[in-house]
Parts: sequence; structure tokens; C-alpha cells
Amino acid sequence: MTSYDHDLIVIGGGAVGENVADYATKRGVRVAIVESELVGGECSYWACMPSKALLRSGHAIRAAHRVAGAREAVTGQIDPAAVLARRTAFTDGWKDDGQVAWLDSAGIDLIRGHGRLAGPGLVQVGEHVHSARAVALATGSVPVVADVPGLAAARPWGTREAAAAGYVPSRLIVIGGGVAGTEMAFAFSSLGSHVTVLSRTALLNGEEPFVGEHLAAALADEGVDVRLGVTPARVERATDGIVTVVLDDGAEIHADELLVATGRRPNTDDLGLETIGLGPELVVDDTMLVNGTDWLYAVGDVNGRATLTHQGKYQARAAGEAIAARLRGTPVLDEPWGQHVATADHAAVPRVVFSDPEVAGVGLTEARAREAGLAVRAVEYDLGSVAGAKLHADGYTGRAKLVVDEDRRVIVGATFVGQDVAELLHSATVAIVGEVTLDRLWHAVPSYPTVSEIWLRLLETYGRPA
Ligand SMILES: Cc1cc2nc3c(=O)[nH]c(=O)nc-3n(C[C@H](O)[C@H](O)[C@H](O)COP(=O)(O)OP(=O)(O)OC[C@H]3O[C@@H](n4cnc5c(N)ncnc54)[C@H](O)[C@@H]3O)c2cc1C
Ligand SMILES: NC(=O)c1ccc[n+]([C@@H]2O[C@H](COP(=O)([O-])OP(=O)(O)OC[C@H]3O[C@@H](n4cnc5c(N)ncnc54)[C@H](O)[C@@H]3O)[C@@H](O)[C@H]2O)c1
Repeated sequence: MTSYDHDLIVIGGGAVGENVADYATKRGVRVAIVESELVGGECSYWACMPSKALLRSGHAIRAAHRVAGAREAVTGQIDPAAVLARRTAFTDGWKDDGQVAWLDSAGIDLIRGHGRLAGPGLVQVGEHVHSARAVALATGSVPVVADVPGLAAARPWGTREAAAAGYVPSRLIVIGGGVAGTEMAFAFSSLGSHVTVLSRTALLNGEEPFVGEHLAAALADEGVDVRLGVTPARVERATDGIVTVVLDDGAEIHADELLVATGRRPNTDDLGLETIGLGPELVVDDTMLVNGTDWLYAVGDVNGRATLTHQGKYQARAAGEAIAARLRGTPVLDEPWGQHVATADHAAVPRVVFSDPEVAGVGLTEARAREAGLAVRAVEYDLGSVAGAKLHADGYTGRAKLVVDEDRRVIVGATFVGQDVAELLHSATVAIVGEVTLDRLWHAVPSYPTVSEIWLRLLETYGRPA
């Protein structure tokens, strides 16, 4: 009988890798994690946590300003140094001692270094080759930098540098009108930067069209210069440090820093995939098993299915337990919505953008549903006219939309834009995953006067059968 160093080696100790390891370990699998930087990964140190910490203080101040009686109590300015210090506290000062202690307490081995496949079930770290019955890749994603002449030489910030910023530049240009660019524009504008956003398309172009319109208006209200439909043609950084972006229409914009947030791609660089006959694009089944193998898994951002921490962790729970089941020889429950599959990746991925107003969406947009061939009907409603929203903030503005599959009479997509709508989203996720029919939804009564009454208004707009 062959002996292995471990039952499972997980390459990459971000949130996703940790969860694969945790769920497999709890089922009796002996696991090691290989990590080349900090245990906890991008989300903990350079993405979700620090970016949300940078955003939160500005949101709190604006929320108080929107309520008469409270606004009079907020008389000072935001304190950027205190915000940056609070952000740093959320990253534990970019130290992973707490995460390492957790791995230890969970009985998961940690191997520090760059992991690379060296053949089936073999992982090379430095000079040493470790063997395992199964390997899970959880190596995350890396930024895609736009191919603009002069950009690399201008030493732009990526999202890492922005999230870990030690100071607030007085002028900041953001290239990219996606999730990261939009959030960072709100964060640095709140902190006092004069921000210019350059986007080829509407902001958050993949969401319902009213999303980008609300965000562009809110950013403009904040004093952000939002330029849509523009493409940077050239970038230069002068010897005095000032950055100039020249647009395709010849316009020039000057700033102290430039942030590039133009998307990410799976991190399959230097992973040794060629040693097992695979190329850089990993295709997985719903248990995250890589096609053409019976021992290799790819989980989280690296498989490109849904590049969000919560969805990667969901995949990790399924994969960790599927790996354990296969290693033990017990049944793999891989029917749709079974214990060992990530079916929700196809139907119900929740997305929150922590802008102000917030954006919260789950499932399909109307356009995506139609592209998928579904017979859908969509209804929209003005969130600002719901009593709970009016109480929540004076002059509340927002919008909501449901996309209904007319054949099954269930919701396949929901989108909300407005202050604090993130907490509304899980109700829609439960409705989609549970395939709750519209007829039954009429019996899910929202409390009065909450923002959730938007559900009733949307149902009334859709109408009841005669
Ligand atoms: C600015 C920004 C903000 C974001 N905000 C949110 C948010 O609010 N909510 C949300 O859900 N998602 C957010 N995301 C997305 C989220 O960060 C990712 O979906 C998440 O980090 C993916 O987790 P992961 O474990 O797959 O990868 P990662 O977190 O990238 O972890 C991968 C780990 O693998 C390690 N590694 C890589 N290669 C090797 C190797 N060969 N050997 C050893 N170790 C290796 C890396 O060092 C890293 O620790 C944000 C992303 C960005 C860029
Ligand atoms: N709140 C959250 O959950 C959150 C926040 C930030 C990031 N993220 C995750 O991180 C990922 C990366 O974020 P992102 O905003 O970089 O990606 P994105 O795909 O959301 O947006 C990229 C933007 O860059 C633009 N772009 C691409 N190439 C360009 C070019 N050559 N020139 C000019 N513009 C160009 C695109 O049109 C798009 O607007 C997201 O997909 C998301 O999964 C999540």
C-alpha cells in the first residue's frame, strides 16, 4: 500500500483554502495547507476587509446627515488617520498569527512557501516534494492590468496598494468602473481625495441598468468626476510624481495617484499544471473536481465560477466534504442542491457592492435571464416611496427589481439599490434557492414600517392572478 504524507494538500491558504481544509478535517481527513504569503489571503488583508473598513466611516457620517436631528450632531469632518488606523486593525497589521493559531487549533498543518504540482498527487514546496491522495488548488486570482502605453512605468496602485494605503492622495484617478473601482472611488472621496473615475462603459455594467445610473449620480453628488465611455490612451508620471492620463479624445487629467481596477483572472501561474497535462484554464464539476482527473480540485477565485469570498467558501464547504466522502468511499451526494455540490453558483450568487447607495443583487439580471432563454417578466419599484425607507433616511433614493420566471412563477433574480439594502438581499437569496412561488410569497408578510415592505410593493406591481 502506498503511504502519503497527507490525505489532502490545499495549495493556497486564503479564506477558501482554509474552508476546504476545515470541512475536510472535520470529516477525519489529514490536511496540510501550503501558503506563500499570509494565511487568510487577499480578502483578509488587501480586499474585502480593508476596503470595507475604508468605506464604513463615510457611510456612517452620510447616514447621520440624512436624518434631521442627527445631522445637527455631526459637526466635524471625517478623520482620515483614524479611518486608516481602523482599517489597519481589521488586517491585524498584515500579520497572520491569529489565522495560524486557528489552523493549529483545527489540526491543519501549515507549510510555508510556493506550492507547485510535480505530478499526480505531488506538491513541490522549495526542495521538498509532498505527497497526498488529493490536492485542492485555492490560489485565488491576480489583477489584469489594462494595456495602456506608459501605465506600468507610471507605477499605478492596484487594489492592494489602495486597500493598504498609508495616506490619502489629494487627487486620485481610478481606471475601471467595475466593483472595485466604484467602491474605491467612494472610499477615497469620503476620505477627502478629489477622485476622477474613468470607465469605458456605464458603472457596474453587468448589473441592472438603473444600478450604474444611481451610482454615477451619487458619486457626482459627492464631487467625484465620473467620465463614462472614455478610454485612457496614454499615461505618464513626471519627475515631480504627478500622474497624467491622456484620454482617447485628447483630454488630460492630472493626479497624485492612479488606481487601476480593471478586473482579475484566475491565478494558475507557476502551478505546475503542465506536469499533469493540463493548461492554465481549469474546468471543474459541481464538486470542484477538475475535469479529466479524480484527485485534483480547484476552488474559489482560481476556478473563475463566482469570484466572491462567500461563494468561494460555499464551494469550499461542498468540496471539503466531497473530498472526504471520496477518500472514505462513502456516497458523494452530487444531485443538484445536494450536500457535495455548489449548485447555487449557477442560480443564486449574491453580490453586494458597498457603495453609497449600496447595490445588492442575486441571481440573474433581466438581460441575463433572457439570454438564457427564460420567459421572464420583470417588475421595478421606487424604494424611496416605501414608508420604512422614508423613515430610514430623509430623501431616501433607491430602486428595486424582481425578475420572475413566468413558466415556474418563481423569482430568478432580484436587485436593490439604496442605503443599507445589503441586509435585504438574503431574503431574495432564500426565495430563489427555495424556489418559493409568487403565490406563496404573498404570505411572507414584511413588517411595517421596514424597508422590506418593498417586497409587498413589488408583488402588487406584478399583480395577483384574477
Ligand atoms: C479590492 C477587492 C475587494 C473585494 N471585496 C470583496 C467583498 O467585499 N466581498 C467578497 O465576497 N469578495 C470581495 N472580493 C473578492 C475576494 O477577495 C475573493 O473572491 C477572495 O479573496 C477569493 O478567495 P480565495 O481564497 O479563492 O483566494 P485568495 O484570497 O486570493 O487566496 C489565495 C491564497 O493562495 C496563496 N497562493 C497563491 N498561489 C500560491 C502558491 N502557488 N503556493 C502557495 N500559496 C499560494 C495566496 O498567497 C493567497 O493567500 C474583493 C476583491 C478585491 C480585489
Ligand atoms: N463588494 C465586493 O464583493 C467586491 C468588491 C471589489 C471587488 N470584488 C471582486 O473583485 C473582482 C475584481 O474587481 P474589478 O472591479 O477589478 O473587476 P470588474 O470586472 O468588476 O470591473 C473591471 C472594470 O474594468 C474595466 N476595464 C477592463 N479592461 C479595461 C481597460 N483595458 N481599460 C479600461 N477599463 C477596463 C471594465 O470595463 C470594468 O468596468 C470582481 O469581479 C469581484 O468579484 C468584489
